[in-house]
Amino acid sequence: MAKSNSSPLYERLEHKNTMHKVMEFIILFLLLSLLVYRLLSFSNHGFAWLVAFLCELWFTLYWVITISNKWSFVEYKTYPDRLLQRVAEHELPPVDMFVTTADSELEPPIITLNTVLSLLAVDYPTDKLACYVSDDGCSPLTFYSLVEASKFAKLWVPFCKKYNVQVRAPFRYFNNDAIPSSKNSGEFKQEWKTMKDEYMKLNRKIEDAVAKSIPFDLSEDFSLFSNIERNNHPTIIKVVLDKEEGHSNGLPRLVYISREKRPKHPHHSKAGAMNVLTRVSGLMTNAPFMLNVDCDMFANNPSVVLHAMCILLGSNENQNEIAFAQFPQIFYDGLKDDPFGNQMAVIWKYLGHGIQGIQGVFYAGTGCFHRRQVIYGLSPNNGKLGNQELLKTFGNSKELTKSAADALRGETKCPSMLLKSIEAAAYQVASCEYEYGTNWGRKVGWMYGSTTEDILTGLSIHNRGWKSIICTPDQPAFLGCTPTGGPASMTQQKRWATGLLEVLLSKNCPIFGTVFAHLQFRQCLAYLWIFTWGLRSLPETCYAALPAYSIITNTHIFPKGQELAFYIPIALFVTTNIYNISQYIQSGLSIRAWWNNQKMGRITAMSAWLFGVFGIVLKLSGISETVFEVTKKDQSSSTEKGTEAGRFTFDESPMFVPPTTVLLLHLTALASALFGLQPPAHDGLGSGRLDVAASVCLVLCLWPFLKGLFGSGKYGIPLSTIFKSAGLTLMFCTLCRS
Ligand SMILES: O=c1ccn([C@@H]2O[C@H](COP(=O)(O)OP(=O)(O)O[C@H]3O[C@H](CO)[C@@H](O)[C@H](O)[C@H]3O)[C@@H](O)[C@H]2O)c(=O)[nH]1
Ligand SMILES: [Mn+2]
Repeated sequence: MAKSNSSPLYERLEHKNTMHKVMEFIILFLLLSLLVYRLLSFSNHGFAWLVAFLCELWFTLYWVITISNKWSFVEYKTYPDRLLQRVAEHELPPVDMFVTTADSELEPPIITLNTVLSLLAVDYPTDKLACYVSDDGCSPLTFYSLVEASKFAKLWVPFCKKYNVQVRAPFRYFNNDAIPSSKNSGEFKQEWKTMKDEYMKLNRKIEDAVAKSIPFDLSEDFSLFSNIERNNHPTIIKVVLDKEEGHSNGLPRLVYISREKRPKHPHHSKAGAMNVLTRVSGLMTNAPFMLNVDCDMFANNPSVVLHAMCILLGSNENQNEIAFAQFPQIFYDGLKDDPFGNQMAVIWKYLGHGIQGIQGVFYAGTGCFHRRQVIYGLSPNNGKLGNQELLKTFGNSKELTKSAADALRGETKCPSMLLKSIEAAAYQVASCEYEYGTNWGRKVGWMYGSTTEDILTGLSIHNRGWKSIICTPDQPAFLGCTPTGGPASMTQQKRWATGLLEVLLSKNCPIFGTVFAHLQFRQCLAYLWIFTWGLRSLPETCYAALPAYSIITNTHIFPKGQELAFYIPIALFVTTNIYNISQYIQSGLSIRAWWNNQKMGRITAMSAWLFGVFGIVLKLSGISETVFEVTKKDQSSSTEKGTEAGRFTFDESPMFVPPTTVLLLHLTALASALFGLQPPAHDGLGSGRLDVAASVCLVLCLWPFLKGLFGSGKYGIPLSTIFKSAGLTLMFCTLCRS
């Protein structure tokens, strides 16, 4: 029976942030003043003035949305202790945990293995947990690693629990150089040493396997992988850890799944993999809650599941309204001061918690606990599905329809796990033809049609009127890798920009969600904010070219010294930067981190996001499809620690052409001003101090590129890119002057 305890499992804390709000309105006022100034002086100026006006109009609208997103800052605090007081351990609901990996080279098996170990070791009754690993790379190495990890887990999990180890991904635990101190018991020291030795052995085994081409004896299990092509192979499902007959072995279940792939069948990247995981787990364990993480996102806080359950089982709001609990994405070994501007700490803090005050945080693809019912298409106050409908929705497997019906009815009892009895069904639901004629990817499961399946899936949930909650325990729940280096970040940002635009320009556009479904208006604005990331590249790039244009043609784009309006851009510049810097400082970050983010914000918009837009244009015109390019994961950036670690790197990618061009343009413009090469001014005024100041600012923002012009190897911009940019610069200058 549930124990009695009425203190709430979580608390909702609202923050006023009055100072921020005041500054937000000052900025808005200044933006509007600038627009009014443009309108009033329209007749004296030409085309460039119009471009400036349109860009500023965009910035203003965007600012209005930003204000709305940040307005209602709400935080949630969770109390796992109270949960354990209230609910007996054996009454806690089962949770299925999903890990996705797709490429054993870009995602080294040792990383995936650590993530899996950290999940197997969380503080939660082990017989309520099952871990499913989806391997889209169909790699014997990944499978081998899991098998070896499961052997190590038999030592590791009891060790973690016995000594209440805080970080349960062994590579982190043993990496911290922390040797047991004299305060620790002799027994602990002994076991610690054994554990470290065992982990080192495991590590070596995996390294050896990676080094050799035929890594290990192809015994029966591994023979399945011989002669396999990544994109053309049958399903492989292997139960790596199962319950031993009758009694628990103290470990959660562990299952390896590589779904069927055939060249002619679209596999829908990660969304497809998630749907196979959902179905296979539906047959095997059918837990009412599902956690999903990327292969690099290990559980860094042993109570993650309890924290999530506080929210999902919580009582002070209508629990049935909360669809998912999302933990923020935080990265380990992040370089100091975020040189590549991709740690997103301030975005998570101010936007994550701001949107929390509306309908709830976005689903971010990893570190999220979902309700199976919601993933199965349930709405907050839904009717029941008929049998026919179930078949149409979930497909032709009787076993799956039955388990889905159970899940939708809220029955949580676990079906028997023995693979034998459900083997055929599991293979059936993992086949590549299974989804034809069903609602998978359209109404149930992870949604298809975008390389940012996470945001799209979250949107489809919010559309139905569900809410979501961002959960931020003091000890970060999950930690993962973020790309270091220019090309890798750019590829990731481009994929996001394209994926987000794919949703904006489809029938899933959030505006329809507000008009025809249950998406709240301000939540719709929040989605528009993120879906238009890619589009921001257009005004940003145009606006960045304007000061160069005005200097080269000796006109002005910003008000001149003798006008009162001269002070508007200055005030805008000063307040915006103070506002931004204050947010960085309040998030515990440095001014340098702010500056790096500022720089990278401009660079990303002109490169990756711009190419995200091109990608969409190519897709819409039917020339090419968008693809999910997996991000490379490094276990630690320590390989390149030292002075060079944060230095921007380049490759031949065309993405680097636009920022290089903008840089060359500004250098040309500044040189022409410096050496008096500007043509005579038509209006007798010529370009002004603000135009030059803006130009200098842009050169500073593009500093990594300026260094790249003179760098060599991967630190240098390739000559071909420089030539292309020089050509474009020349073209631009000629056009300006004609
Ligand atoms: O065909 C595929 C492609 C990718 N993945 C997995 O998807 C995850 C995310 O891929 P990654 O390359 O790490 O992308 P990121 O840009 O780092 O991921 C962010 O953005 C993605 C798209 O928005 C989300 O899916 C992720 O959860 C989110 O962390 C990884 O575990 C991959 O193994 C697959 O399983 N199958
Ligand atoms: Mn990732």
